[in-house]
Amino acid sequence: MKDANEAISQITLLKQKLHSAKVALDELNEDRNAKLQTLLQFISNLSLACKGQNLELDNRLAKLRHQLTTYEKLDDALPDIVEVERLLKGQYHHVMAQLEDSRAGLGRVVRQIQRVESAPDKLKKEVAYFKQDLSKPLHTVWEYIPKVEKLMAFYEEILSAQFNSGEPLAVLPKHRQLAHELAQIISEIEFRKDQRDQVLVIKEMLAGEIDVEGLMDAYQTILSLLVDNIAREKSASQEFLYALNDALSAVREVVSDSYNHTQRSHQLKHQLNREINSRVDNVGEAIVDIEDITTLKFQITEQLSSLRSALSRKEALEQREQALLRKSMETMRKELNELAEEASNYKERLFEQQKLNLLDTLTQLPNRAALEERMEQEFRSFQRHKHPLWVAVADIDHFKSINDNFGHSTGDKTLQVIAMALKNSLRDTEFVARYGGEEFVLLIPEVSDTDIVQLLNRVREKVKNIPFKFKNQRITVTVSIGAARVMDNELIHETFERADAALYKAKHESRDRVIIDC
Ligand SMILES: Nc1nc2c(ncn2[C@@H]2O[C@H](COP(=O)(O)OP(=O)(O)OP(=O)(O)O)[C@@H](O)[C@H]2O)c(=O)[nH]1
Repeated sequence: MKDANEAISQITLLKQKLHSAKVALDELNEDRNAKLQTLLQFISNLSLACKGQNLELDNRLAKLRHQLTTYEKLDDALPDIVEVERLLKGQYHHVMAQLEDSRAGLGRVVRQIQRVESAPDKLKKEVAYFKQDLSKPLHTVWEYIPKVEKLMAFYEEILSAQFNSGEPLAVLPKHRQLAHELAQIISEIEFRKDQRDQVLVIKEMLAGEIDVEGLMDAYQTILSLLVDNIAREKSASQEFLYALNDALSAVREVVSDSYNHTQRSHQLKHQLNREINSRVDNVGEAIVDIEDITTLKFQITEQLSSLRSALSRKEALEQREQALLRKSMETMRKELNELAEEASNYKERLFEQQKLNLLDTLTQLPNRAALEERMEQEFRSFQRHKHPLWVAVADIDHFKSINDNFGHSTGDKTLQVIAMALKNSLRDTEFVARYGGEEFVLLIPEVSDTDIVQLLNRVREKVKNIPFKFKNQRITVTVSIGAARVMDNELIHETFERADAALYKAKHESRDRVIIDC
């Protein structure tokens, strides 16, 4: 009877162990479900962020989202996650290739502008300069937009030159060629649904009897539509990158968490648990049914050894699973880390580009876009505090002759040196931007009417005293400056107009002088 008691207490112990194993398994399942939920949320976010970027990617993510709701094991989702990752990488290269195509497209438009014989000489030079600038690769859509805007400005200039000439605008074979090329370009571009009617009208016009004004309008309309599309693409791509980066951080967290908690194969373990349960039941039955102690002893020994074997198989299975899981998790974690790094590099480049977009590449001074921003900011502060605020426009005198006599690159260097001199002659609270060509705009707050003349003359003298030496020739370069103070009930752009008019006066009063509009 002692043996039977021992067997019973062993069985009770086993039952307890089994119970705690079941509880632990339930906890694991709960934990796994929570992880799966986070992963699912990540897939949903990723799916939303990627929507419309790539159809295959859309479908893959939708499939992954659907499948994950029924997955028992995270491992089964791995091939799909890896596939999504492959598509994401492909998408990145696709965007890059698209940017390169856009650059080629811009190049084509530049060549077309160069064929417009009636374009003013100054513009032709600027276009040539622009073409040179375009030879550098574009990295993001941010770079693309200002270039398209610049092209539009060229067209506008051609248009106004033609109107101002007052000559009848005869349709030349070149115009027909331009119309043909525009029609070809339109057929290669995918326009949005709401733009198609407008494009259709242009297409019909281009196919019929064209006139020069209509042709110019058509170019301008198509360019506006493209700029609009690019602006939308810009914000979409930015949103995509942010979302992708967030999503990647989320999945990385899930993966490292899951890595620490062992995930077990549910089905196989269920089977083993059943076997263990039935062995325990068998022992229980044996105790009830068998009266002969020797048979009981034999039965119990046999059942216990089966139990031991089932338990050790279960342990081996768990170890195997753990090793496999660790390996796949490690691979996944590595790949995800790489992808996260790629996305954050991309984001960094985007920020860099944003910064670059506010700087003039030649002089490293803030450019026109940055000036607009700063003007608004200074104007708001002027409206709040009513302190004096000055807008000054400075223009290098006879700059064309520097280009003509010493070459364009000497002209460029001159611009760089003068830009530095202007910057260094101002205080931190004052601001100077390259407005375009050889023209600079200064914003000067908190300086009185009497002091401004002195300040701007000091700036003018500073430029004049730069010891330029071109081809061994000592050259003095001067600037003319026009300035105006923002008045009550005036918009800052109106002040700018007055400063520009003052500059015009300075130019006509033999240059190298400061004129204040008051
Ligand atoms: N080298 C160089 N030249 C430029 C750049 N941008 C504009 N220019 C040139 O600057 C010159 C400006 O000439 P104009 O507008 O006739 O004026 P200007 O010769 O300075 O004469 P005034 O302003 O009347 O004193 C043109 O020849 C442009 O081609 C640039 O980035 N680099």
